[in-house]
Amino acid sequence: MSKTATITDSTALELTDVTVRYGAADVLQGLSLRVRRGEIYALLGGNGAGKSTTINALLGFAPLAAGRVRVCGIDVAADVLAARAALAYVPENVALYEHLSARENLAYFLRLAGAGTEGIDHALTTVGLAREAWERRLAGYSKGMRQKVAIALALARAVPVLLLDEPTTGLDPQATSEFNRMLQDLRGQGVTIFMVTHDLLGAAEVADRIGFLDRGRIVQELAAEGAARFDVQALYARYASTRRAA
Ligand SMILES: Nc1ncnc2c1ncn2[C@@H]1O[C@H](COP(=O)(O)OP(=O)(O)OP(=O)(O)O)[C@@H](O)[C@H]1O
Repeated sequence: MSKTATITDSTALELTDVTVRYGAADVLQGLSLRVRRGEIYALLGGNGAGKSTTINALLGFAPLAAGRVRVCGIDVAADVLAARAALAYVPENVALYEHLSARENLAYFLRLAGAGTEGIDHALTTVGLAREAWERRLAGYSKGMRQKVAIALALARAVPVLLLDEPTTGLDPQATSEFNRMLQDLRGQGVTIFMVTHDLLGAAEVADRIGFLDRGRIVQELAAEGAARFDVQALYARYASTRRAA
């Protein structure tokens, strides 16, 4: 990636020469990456490659030893709250109120954010949560249903960028393909999606671009369109194994 990449209207996320250091270890080492608005970008990498740290850098939780992070043109170091307002982070295990229903959770969190609640039904419909579940307590929800609620909350807040951490881990194949179709629908509505994942085949199916992270930097990017599945598989195996051998 170019070190001189500049923010344009078409850029949703941009990390430029980012270094994050924990103790003596550079967990991100001059990481540069750019995600366009309305793009699905999947970040793949072995355990410990720095994927979650990249998300933390976007959210302004990782201390930068060098470099710059921008979210929708906002410098995260300069205005972290404005940057976070443009992001919805959906962790692997979504934490919502178990004793509240989907609609009640959304209403609660929207009020907390000072946002209106009129978009709740539309958001729940958009994410494809079955209508009969809307009034049920989350305690009985599957992982896939919880993710839908978390994403519906982002939509109801009209957040332009979703950050997804391992979204399809633990989903069965049907739930995975339903989830991937939903992401593509959201992209069609102009939402930008940045996901970190180990699900390389899922990434190849749903993403516009795939970045391979190895020891804290992007070592290769691939346009998913036209990429053969075995390319993705081979590259993932290669970068995951270089890390382990180091
Ligand atoms: N707050 C922290 N303090 C110290 N070390 C950290 C901290 N956060 C992450 N690390 C270290 O940074 C490295 C990268 O961690 P990170 O969680 O970003 O990797 P990852 O690619 O998300 O891995 P995984 O696929 O296992 O979730 C690891 O060696 C981890 O131990």
